[in-house]
Amino acid sequence: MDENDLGTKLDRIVLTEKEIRDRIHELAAEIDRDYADRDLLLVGVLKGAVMVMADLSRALHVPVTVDFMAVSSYGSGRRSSGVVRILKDLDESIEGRHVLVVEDIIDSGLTLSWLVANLRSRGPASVEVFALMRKPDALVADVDVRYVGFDLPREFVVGYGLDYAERYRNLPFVATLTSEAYDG
Ligand SMILES: O=P(O)(O)OC[C@H]1O[C@H](OP(=O)(O)OP(=O)(O)O)[C@H](O)[C@@H]1O
Ligand code: HPA
Ligand SMILES: [Mg+2]
Repeated sequence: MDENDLGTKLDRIVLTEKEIRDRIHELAAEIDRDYADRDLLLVGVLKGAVMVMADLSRALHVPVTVDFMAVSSYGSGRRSSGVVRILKDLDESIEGRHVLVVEDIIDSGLTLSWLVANLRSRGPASVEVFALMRKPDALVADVDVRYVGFDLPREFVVGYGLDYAERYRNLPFVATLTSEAYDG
């Protein structure tokens, strides 16, 4: 799919490929400064954070290691169930490590507040959060986010890792959907 021809299922572009790329590079420069003398572990939250993890990790100059967790609170729908399940845990211990959780989006905040508490209980040196997108109006759980790419209005978006019923993750940009996309 193409930024100039959205077809019948994509409604409106919310973030272009260039906006995403430029913002990730800005935040990567901040992270480079903040973690200059630290051993940084990036923890990506599958599946949504795959794109941002690939691009952020390559924009960083500090040495990093990378691990992934899979948790699910949305299932295939458009609402968070609030119940978080670990589908895949980290491969390594994070004891004594500086952890940066890499998320695509914070919507209700339920996934992340649960995840940060879970990681803090494992004895890391620090836990901070990077989120490419955040919906401030949707937050029901309090989360302290160190690096935020974009604050978005409260509407469902897809692309750049984000899905609706597992589709649209591979769009290089972020967009809203038309009612036709929700109908089938
Ligand atoms: O702030 P919240 O309301 O909790 O929503 C944010 C979470 O929801 C999405 O994941 P999802 O559970 O859909 O899994 P996915 O990444 O595999 O799509 C997204 O990637 C975040 O992890
Ligand atoms: O707006 C969204 N789109 C896709 N997945 C999501 N998970 C939380 N919010 C969203
Ligand atoms: Mg999802």
